[in-house]
Amino acid sequence: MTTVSIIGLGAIGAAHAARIAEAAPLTQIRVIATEPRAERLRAEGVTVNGIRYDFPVVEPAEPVEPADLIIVAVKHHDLAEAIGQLAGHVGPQTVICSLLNGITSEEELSAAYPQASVPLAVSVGIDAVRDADGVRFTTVGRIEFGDAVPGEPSEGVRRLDELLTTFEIPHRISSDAPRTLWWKLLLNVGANQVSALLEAPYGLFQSDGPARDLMVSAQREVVAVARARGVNLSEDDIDQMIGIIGTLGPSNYTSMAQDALAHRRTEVDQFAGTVVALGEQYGIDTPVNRVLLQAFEAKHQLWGVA
Ligand SMILES: NC(=O)C1=CN([C@@H]2O[C@H](COP(=O)(O)OP(=O)(O)OC[C@H]3O[C@@H](n4cnc5c(N)ncnc54)[C@H](OP(=O)(O)O)[C@@H]3O)[C@@H](O)[C@H]2O)C=CC1
Ligand SMILES: CC(C)(CO)C(=O)C(=O)O
Repeated sequence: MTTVSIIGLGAIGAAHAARIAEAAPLTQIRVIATEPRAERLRAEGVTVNGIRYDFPVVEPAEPVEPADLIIVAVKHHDLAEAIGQLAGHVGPQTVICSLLNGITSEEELSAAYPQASVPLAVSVGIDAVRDADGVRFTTVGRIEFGDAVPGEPSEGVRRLDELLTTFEIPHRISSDAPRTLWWKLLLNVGANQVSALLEAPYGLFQSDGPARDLMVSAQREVVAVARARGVNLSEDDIDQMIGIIGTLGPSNYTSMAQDALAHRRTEVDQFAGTVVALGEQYGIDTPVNRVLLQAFEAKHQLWGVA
């Protein structure tokens, strides 16, 4: 029996868990959580697109067989804690698939678990939203993944391909996964940050106007920094993003806008924080991201989540 452990049963984690449960009902799914989150998940389950799922919840210290696949779907500021909590689920055959945005989570996971395979992965085109009624999404998008060093797909990448095929999760093997991570960063630096600043759904970005212009200004700084680092992003990638945003539910929100609306800590450190730091390293001005970073640091202070 295939075993899948999931840490982070929020918008994106629950969407993928539900997909696996529907497509491959014999899969043993285990949700890793500590109290009081574990008790809440046992009592309330999780509702995805109106259907309630009661996945088995295991605490980190409970002995378990290593998982075939671990899906990591926490926010980046919870990653260090989550890494410590999934230790019992990792074996030499385990593939760890991080769906986090940002460009560092796989490095952090493979440093902690060198015995496992940790392909570079991104979740593209999903529009999952989590609120008091549970999680809903109109499209699960696809997972794009590949090796840190481009070449023939490694054993881990091939295993992830097989697992996602079994789970009927749309996916694609990237021939240049480091670029794919940067491409996703480009999307998030624009869409997530500006939608969070404006507390606006995808609809506002689906036609020309000041919101889209601000998004593109933030993205141009990513292109400049990426190119200084040797990553080949261009204006064409920004045009492609605008096309992707056009496919998402107009009244759904990016993950960072959901955090802003709920006054939760955002992932600004992973987005503007990365662009500003690398801009300083390469001598490139990043004024738009600098303002975004300061704005969200101020919001964090205001919300008491700094
Ligand atoms: N939403 C989206 O459409 C997309 C999101 N992403 C990325 O995916 C990642 C997750 O985003 P998203 O799903 O939106 O985030 P959510 O905030 O909706 O979900 C995160 C979940 O992680 C749980 N969690 C936090 N720490 C732990 C822990 N130590 N153990 C177990 N569970 C934990 C939280 O539980 P609790 O609520 O109890 O605190 C919450 O349910 C982010 O990096 C985001 O940028 C990527 C693509 C699309
Ligand atoms: C691309 C986008 C905006 C939705 O898939 C995302 O990654 C997020 O909401 O974090």
